[in-house]
Amino acid sequence: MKNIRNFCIIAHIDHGKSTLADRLLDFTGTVTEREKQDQLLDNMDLERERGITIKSHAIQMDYEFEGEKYILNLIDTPGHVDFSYEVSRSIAACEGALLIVDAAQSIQAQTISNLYLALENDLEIIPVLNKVDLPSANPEEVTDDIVDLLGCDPEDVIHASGKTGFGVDTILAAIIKKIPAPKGNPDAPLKALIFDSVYNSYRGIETYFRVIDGSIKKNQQIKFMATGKNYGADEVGTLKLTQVVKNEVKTGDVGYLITGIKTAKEVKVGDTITDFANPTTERIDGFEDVKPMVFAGIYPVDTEEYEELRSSMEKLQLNDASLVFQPESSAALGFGFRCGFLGMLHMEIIQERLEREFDMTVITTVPNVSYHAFTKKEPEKPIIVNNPSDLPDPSKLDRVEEPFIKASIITKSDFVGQVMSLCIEKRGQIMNQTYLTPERVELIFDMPLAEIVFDFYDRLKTVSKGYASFDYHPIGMKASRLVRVDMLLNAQPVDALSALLHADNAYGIGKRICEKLKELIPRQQFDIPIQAAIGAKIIARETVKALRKDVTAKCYGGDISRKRKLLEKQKKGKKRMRQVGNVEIPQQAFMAVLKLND
Ligand SMILES: Nc1nc2c(ncn2[C@@H]2O[C@H](COP(=O)(O)OP(=O)(O)OP(=O)(O)O)[C@@H](O)[C@H]2O)c(=O)[nH]1
Repeated sequence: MKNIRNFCIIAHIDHGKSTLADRLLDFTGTVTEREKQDQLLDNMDLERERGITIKSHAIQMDYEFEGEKYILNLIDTPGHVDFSYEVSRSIAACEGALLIVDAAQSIQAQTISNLYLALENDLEIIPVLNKVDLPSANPEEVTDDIVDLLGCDPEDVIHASGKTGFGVDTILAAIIKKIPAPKGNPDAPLKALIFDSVYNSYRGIETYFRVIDGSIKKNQQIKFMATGKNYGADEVGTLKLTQVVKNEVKTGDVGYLITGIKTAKEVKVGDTITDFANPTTERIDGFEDVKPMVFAGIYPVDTEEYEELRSSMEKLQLNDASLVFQPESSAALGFGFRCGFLGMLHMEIIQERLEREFDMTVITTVPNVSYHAFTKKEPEKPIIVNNPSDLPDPSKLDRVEEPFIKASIITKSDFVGQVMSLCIEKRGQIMNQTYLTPERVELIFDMPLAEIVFDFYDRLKTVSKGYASFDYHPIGMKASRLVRVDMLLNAQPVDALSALLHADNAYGIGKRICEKLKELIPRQQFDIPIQAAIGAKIIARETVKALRKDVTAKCYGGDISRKRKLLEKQKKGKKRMRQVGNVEIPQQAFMAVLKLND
């Protein structure tokens, strides 16, 4: 146990975590030349294409240092806020963390939020100034920022480059010297923390764990404490580049477990594994059920594909326990599902996976957060509103509450004014303002989550010219004035276009949605009135004028290939259209409310 080191890498997104992890694997000989592949740890296609780490993974390295052999377990963590719960669990499985800071970008919002998580878990922090090879690197200044943040000595900050490999040996030495060996009692009953799980279609769920006390053996009867279920440990082992089967994974070590479980829902990240016959009395604290934050409808473009969509979503859920869905129907779109996501990125990923892995073409409706509505009749009992159509009639409504978040935004002092006005426009309330350095400011706002869902990220980037980073965590429900804005096309309400909006914004946004829909809805043989309404009251109106000319008309004269191209283009465009009454609505229209500023 004294020669084990468990550590993670924490960083703001794109500061070079995965690249540096690859260098550590090279340097310790964990990966041979032949196995070398960029971004080795991001082994899902989608992860590699988007260049982000979606799920955390662990890998074990052997390293000899000053004549002694060490086992170094690296736990990689995802960088995006949508997956921050997974970061917190990976951190809880470690004794130390490399805190990576980009030498050009310096400290950003997630550097700080992840650092706090690490400090809460009493982790030893090793600061690494990364990307020192960049011409735009600013090593002295950024080192000062890190020193100010951590209260460490400038000499403690390791200069490194994941690209060139510079500094990697110094990092490994620091891991061994500074990070404490795991504690824990080998003779106590088994206590292990689940920090991740992965779905494998052949072997079922692979559970990744860190043993705190005792050990986990092949064929042992084990129990998951949060779910109360017990299983046989069919296979246990450690995680090298591939899995290494073992008879036992001991105190302090990190490993994987296969139990024949087939659905991701049964394995909860943060749960404690113990021995069935001789369980531990205390489970590892901090376990949370992850709750979806954003809800939207997903409908098949072709109504006949409903059953296929259901089975695709069920399969997706097997390997993504954070996806929740239930059937819903819409007068406009027919049968589909109301789905819950961890955030907007998660929603995009699910939509993309449905299309790539299951070959479905789907329409996603306007996302909203989950509100609590209270009726006059039962003013204490919340009705959970995940769908605009669930909002009770205004005459019956006593009050509505909406989820709030605490947002941390780090920006350059030049942009404080613009960032503040954006946050205030988004109904934010400033709670704190701290100068991290003379040029960099951290602003803390309490804000409604709903305002983040709509275009906040993009607006923040624009007003700060890219120099602002953002992180948040939920702080509970607060009273709100909510209305449902319905959209009518050709005098027909299209329920899938309804949006839940704050009363103060409803008129302005309703008008902008009408304008946006006018741009997006293709012209047809007749005029299409577009109206926004609150209850029976029309608050805005636009018209899509009737089409006069045939699109192919101007190509007569024999250029058949051009004509075919045009027709094909039209056909392609149709792929993501939905006929509602006699109006064709493209997918972008369902997202219009999110893109009002484009
Ligand atoms: N010049 C230079 N570029 C680097 C270095 N390390 C990483 N990069 C580049 O920075 C970008 C982000 O690197 P990643 O390793 O994917 O960053 P990450 O922090 O793992 O990102 P997420 O997994 O999305 O959180 C990539 O384009 C890398 O090629 C470095 O030391 N020097």
